[in-house]
Amino acid sequence: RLSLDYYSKTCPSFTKIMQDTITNKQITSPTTAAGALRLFFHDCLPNGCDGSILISSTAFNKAERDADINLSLPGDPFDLIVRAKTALELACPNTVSCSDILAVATRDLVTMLGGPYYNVYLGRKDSRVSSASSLEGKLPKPTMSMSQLINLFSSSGFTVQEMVALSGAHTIGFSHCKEFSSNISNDTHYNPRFAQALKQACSGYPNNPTLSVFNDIMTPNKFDNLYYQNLPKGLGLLESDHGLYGDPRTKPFVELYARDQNKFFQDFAKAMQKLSIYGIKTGRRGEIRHRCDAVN
Ligand code: HEM
Ligand SMILES: [Ca+2]
Ligand SMILES: [Ca+2]
Repeated sequence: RLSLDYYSKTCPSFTKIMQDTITNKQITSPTTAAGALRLFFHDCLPNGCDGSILISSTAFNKAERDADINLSLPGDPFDLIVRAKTALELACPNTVSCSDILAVATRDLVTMLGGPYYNVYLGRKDSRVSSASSLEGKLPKPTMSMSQLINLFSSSGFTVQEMVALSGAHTIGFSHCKEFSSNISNDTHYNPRFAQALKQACSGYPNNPTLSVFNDIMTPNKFDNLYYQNLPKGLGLLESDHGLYGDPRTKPFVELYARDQNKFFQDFAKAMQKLSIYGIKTGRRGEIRHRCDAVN
C-alpha cells in the first residue's frame, strides 16, 4: 500500500516543500544530516519507522526521546521535522505523516553529503504511543559484544552484511567522549597517535560532557567509505567500530567496503530502503499526526 507517488494528488507540493526546508536547514546547521540519520535509525530499529521517537514526554508518559540512549540526539533534526511539518500543514492539512517526513529528510540529507540515493516509498502512518521503557535492549551500544550486536540486528531481520553496511553511517557525525573515553588507554586497537589525540580532545571530560569527536576523522562531513578504510588503521572511534574489523564474521565486509565504495553505496542504499519500511503502520493502525511531537 506504500507508493513512491503517494502524495502526488493529495499534496502536489510535497517534494518541493521537503527539498526547500531540508536544504535551508542543512546549510544553516550542517550537523543536521548526521543527526537526522541517527534519529531515523533510532526511530526505525526498535519498533518500526512510525515517528514514535518524535513524540515529547508528558506528565504521564516518559517518551522514547527521553530514554537515556536518545538524550544525545541533537535538536536540529527535530527542528527540521517541525519546520517541514508546519509548511506541509499549511499547504495540505492532515495529509502528510511525520514518519514519511523523517524518512524522506534522511534520504535527501544522505544524498546531499555525497551518499547514495534510494527510493523512499510513502504512506506510513504515525504511532499513537511512545514509551522510553520499551526501548530497553533494542538499540545498539558501543559496549555490546559483536555477538550481541549481530543478534540485535538479526532479531529485526537484518543480516550481518546489512549491519556492517548500515554501520557505514558513522562516516559522518560525531560521538561524545563518554561513548569511548574509557577505552582509549587500555584498548590496543587504537593507533597510538590517534589514541593520544583522543585523550587530548577529551581531557576536559567529564567536567564538560558536551565534548565530542568526529566519527570519521578523515572526512567527517562527507558520506563516503573512509569509515571502513579507517578501521584496519586503528582509526575507528567506538569499540563497536573496531569490533567490526576484529570479528571474522564482519571483517570480510569491512574489507569489501573499504576497497569498493560503489558496493558500499549499493548495499547501504538497499539496507536503508529495507530499514525505511521496517515495522511501518498503514491504514488504521496509525494516524496522521497534527503535530509531530504529540499524538492527536
Ligand atoms: C552497529 C551498532 C551501532 C552502535 C553501537 C552505534 C552507536 C553510536 C554512538 C554511541 C554514537 C554517538 C552518539 C553521541 O555521542 O551523540 C553514534 C553516532 C551516530 N550513529 Fe551510530 N551506532 C550504531 C549503528 C548505527 C547505524 C546502523 C546508523 C544509521 C544507519 C547509525 C548512525 C549514527 C550517526 C549518523 C551518528 C552521528 C550522530 C550525530 O553526529 O549527531 N549508527 N552511534
Ligand atoms: Ca519507531
Ligand atoms: Ca566520511
